[in-house]
Amino acid sequence: TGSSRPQRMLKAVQKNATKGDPQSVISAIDYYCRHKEWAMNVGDEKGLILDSVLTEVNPSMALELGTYCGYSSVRIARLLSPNSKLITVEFNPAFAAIARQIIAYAGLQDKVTIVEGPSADLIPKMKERFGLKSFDFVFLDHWKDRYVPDTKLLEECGLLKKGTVLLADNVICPGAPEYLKYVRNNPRYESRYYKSYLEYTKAEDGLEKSVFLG
Ligand SMILES: CCc1ncnc2c1ncn2[C@@H]1O[C@H](/C=C/CNC(=O)c2cc(-c3ccc(F)cc3)cc(O)c2O)[C@@H](O)[C@H]1O
Ligand SMILES: [Mg+2]
Repeated sequence: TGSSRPQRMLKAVQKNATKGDPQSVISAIDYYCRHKEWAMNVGDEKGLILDSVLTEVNPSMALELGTYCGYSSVRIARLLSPNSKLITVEFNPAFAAIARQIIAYAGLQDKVTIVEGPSADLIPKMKERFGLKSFDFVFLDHWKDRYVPDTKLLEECGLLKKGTVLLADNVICPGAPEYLKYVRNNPRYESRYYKSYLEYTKAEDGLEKSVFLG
């Protein structure tokens, strides 16, 4: 059988990027997905917003829901301070395997832990498994109808603290209307929309940044 899109993305990284250079991995994926084969990475335009929010928050413990091929894991981990960590959740083993190789190619394997399984099963186990109190930053980029239940679960598990920043991809395209309603009408969140473009296209999309107020 032929290769998969994630496998072709990994090949493009191995061919065009420099081992241990995260920026070259990001550029190789963006080039491939813009000129050869579209894929659902957060991409270069929304990626710049992700970068700026990360630089502002400078998280010690970051969580990503929906690793896919690891593009945003590399974007996030490359900006983390020493001793800071990213935990990224992915339930498709084939995607997780590709992501592990792309993250390792970027030289970021010591900062990123990929946990395989459904987010709803893994979130309640985070504290005991990783000995952490709470997350400073959460990037939501998995199935869009899971944004609200998983945000509620993070609250219930005491994994959010005053000031934790949630950043959600695709709130316009494909859209996460229930999530926007949840965080925008909720006194426990201070929300703001960052207008941008759907990765590698001219369509509108954007990121919603929501600060948990405790
Ligand atoms: C069960 C909870 C749960 N637990 C653990 N892992 C989970 C999970 N639910 C999902 N995953 C994994 O996350 C990734 C899915 C991500 C889903 N993302 C989009 O659908 C999307 C679509 C477009 C777009 C497509 C077509 C268009 F025309 C326009 C836009 C653009 C985007 O940026 C997008 O993120 C995969 O790796 C899943 O295995
Ligand atoms: Mg996305």
